[in-house]
Amino acid sequence: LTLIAKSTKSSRKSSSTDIFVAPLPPGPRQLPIIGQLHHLLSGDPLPHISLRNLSSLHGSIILLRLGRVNLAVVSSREAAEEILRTQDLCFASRPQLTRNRTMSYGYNDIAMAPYGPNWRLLRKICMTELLTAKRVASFAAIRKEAVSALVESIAAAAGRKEAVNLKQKLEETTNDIIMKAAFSRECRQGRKAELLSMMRDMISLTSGLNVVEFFPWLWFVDTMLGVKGQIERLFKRIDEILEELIGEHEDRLRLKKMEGIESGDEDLLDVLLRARDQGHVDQSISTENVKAIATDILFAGTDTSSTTMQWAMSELMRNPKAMEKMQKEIRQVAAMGRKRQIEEEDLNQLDYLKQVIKETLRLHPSLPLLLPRLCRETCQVQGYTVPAGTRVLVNAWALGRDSRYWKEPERFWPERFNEALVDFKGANFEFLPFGAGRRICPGINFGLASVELVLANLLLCFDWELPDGLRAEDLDMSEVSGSTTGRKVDLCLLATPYVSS
Ligand code: HEM
Repeated sequence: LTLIAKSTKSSRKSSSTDIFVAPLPPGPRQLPIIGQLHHLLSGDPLPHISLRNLSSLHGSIILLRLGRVNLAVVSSREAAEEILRTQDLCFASRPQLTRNRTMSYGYNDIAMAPYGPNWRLLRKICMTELLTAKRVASFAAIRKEAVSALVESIAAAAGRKEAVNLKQKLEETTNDIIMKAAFSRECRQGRKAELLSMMRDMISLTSGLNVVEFFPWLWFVDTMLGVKGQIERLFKRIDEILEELIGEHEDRLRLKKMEGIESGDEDLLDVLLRARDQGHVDQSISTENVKAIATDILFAGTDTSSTTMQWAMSELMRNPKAMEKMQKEIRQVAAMGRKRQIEEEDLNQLDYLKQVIKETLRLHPSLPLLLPRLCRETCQVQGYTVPAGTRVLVNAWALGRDSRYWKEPERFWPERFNEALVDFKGANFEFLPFGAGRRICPGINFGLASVELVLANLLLCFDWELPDGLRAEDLDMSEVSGSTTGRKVDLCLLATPYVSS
């Protein structure tokens, strides 16, 4: 398996004229036509585990031939750094997955878009206007209201001595926050519920392993199975709702302009419409782009955060000492400020909370394989040739549990982050819950603001117990893979309201 390759972007200091023979990355035995697909299908049902198992046999960069597609999987700090930093430009694109075409408005969004001027403009708007720290802070009241509603509904369940399904509650809370931040008051209850349930159906149709991606000649399968029709029907209705929301936002803005009223606090859709109407130097964004980005935000911003909260609560239930330490820290801060709820301004005093969240993201990154990258031109990584067109997955889950980088990697031990300067901002390649490089998650601030505030208040306001005499060590921690990697079994807990002395 060797290939004569001309390296253009190699970090190995080869000049663009060097011709050398570099092998392709190793991989398991392949079969005719299907290549190595059987290794994936017969392995662990969770792709990040099955790929980690293959990597431990064949190396920290492996290449799988799946039908017509080359898939490289990376699971060492050094290889991840080459892909996401040294040669980031070469890997800054995304493969165009068939089932994602419709909902991303023909890849006119941010998350699924190929690298190019359109993506660069949308990403710039995202980083400089849409998801800035200032914008995220402007949604503080929305988060506060959502947390109060959550605490109230848990208190009601506690009064009835009922176990609380935290999966359900936390999903409702994060959905509520994202919907209000995106569409503010225009998002009525019925419409919100419809939009969310359609999004959920769309996610289950578009996520997971789809063989049509690997065998393009099987294009008719999606039509035969009715998947194509279902995606189109859902898309049509989601698009109608987004059109209605845009129409209502435009009417409101027109009215304000006529009355000479300052636009005031903008929601995310307002920001996108303003970016569309202002235009940019010899480039503009279309209404399609606006709808595609709104969809990205709904898809990317809900399950990621709520899954993280559920894993944090699960780990704390299994580690009573960490739970006690965290509650003590939170309750002290609340007592000092004579507060019944932790507010955003208190969060910077909660060091242990931040360590707990980091440790949760290390063990349970909600996107364990990040989002797939596409190699734009043949290049060399760690001495191997990665051909142009190869899809690349970085196994963030495997990196986070690798004993080469972490002491006692399977242990939940938030204190490991006490001294260490390891952070998730994309500079430590053994810890990549948000990815790194040009395509690093632009929603880190948005996501963390909700995760921190919600967790702090769940632990301030309640003491938690497992129902039915379940012991901490018996809590099922199995994962299930969907839009994110969440808990297989819903987390149901008994809450007792905490009364401060
Ligand atoms: C705990 C919460 C979150 C986690 C763990 C998370 C994780 C990730 C990861 C791993 C990626 C792929 C990065 C890569 O390819 O290197 C990503 C991309 C993305 N995320 Fe997040 N995310 C979270 C919250 C959010 C939120 C709240 C938003 C929006 C409000 C958001 C918007 C996006 C977008 C638009 C992309 C695509 C970026 C691009 O392709 O340029 N995320 N996220």
